[in-house]
Amino acid sequence: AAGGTLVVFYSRSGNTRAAAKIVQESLGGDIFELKTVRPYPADYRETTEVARKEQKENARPALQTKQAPKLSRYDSVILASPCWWGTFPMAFMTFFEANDLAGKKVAVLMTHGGSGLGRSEEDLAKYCPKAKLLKGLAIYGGDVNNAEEDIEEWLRDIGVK
Ligand SMILES: Cc1cc2nc3c(=O)[nH]c(=O)nc-3n(C[C@H](O)[C@H](O)[C@H](O)COP(=O)(O)O)c2cc1C
Repeated sequence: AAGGTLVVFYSRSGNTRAAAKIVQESLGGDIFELKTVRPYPADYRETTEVARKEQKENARPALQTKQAPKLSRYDSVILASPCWWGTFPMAFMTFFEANDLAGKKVAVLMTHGGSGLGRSEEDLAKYCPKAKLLKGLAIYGGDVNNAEEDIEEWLRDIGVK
């Protein structure tokens, strides 16, 4: 039977990984990391340029594994992502097209440098129109290691805990 929550995350520099781990440890479910086949440059500025181009071109960066294992067994999915140019990195769009989130409860946990959730929820609604969107949480990137209480409160608030 379906139940439980899957945490799907992407992280380039570790902030979102830390936040995703807090969620997973709190809920006790599984975690699935999106890894791009082609790594982004080590340099931050260069990465922002590559990412901007990918967004502009509506690219679908290839993922090492694009299907989340046993997705059908989960009834909710937390999407933990850095904010890249106002929304998810395009690797999430690759993920959304390869995984059917219809009927599942989904929520965004976005780490950011000032943009908050940006356009992520609108984009999620567009790419996964049949998912049931729950309220998202934005965490400033530098605050992830002090975010445990906020994350716990949010998980209870949206009813996955
Ligand atoms: C390519 C790129 C684009 C970014 N664009 C934004 C942005 O539009 N708004 C924002 O608030 N932060 C932006 N940031 C900052 C990241 O969202 C922030 O540092 C995040 O916590 C990084 O997560 P990570 O350590 O899991 O990779 C950007 C960072 C990168 C690398």
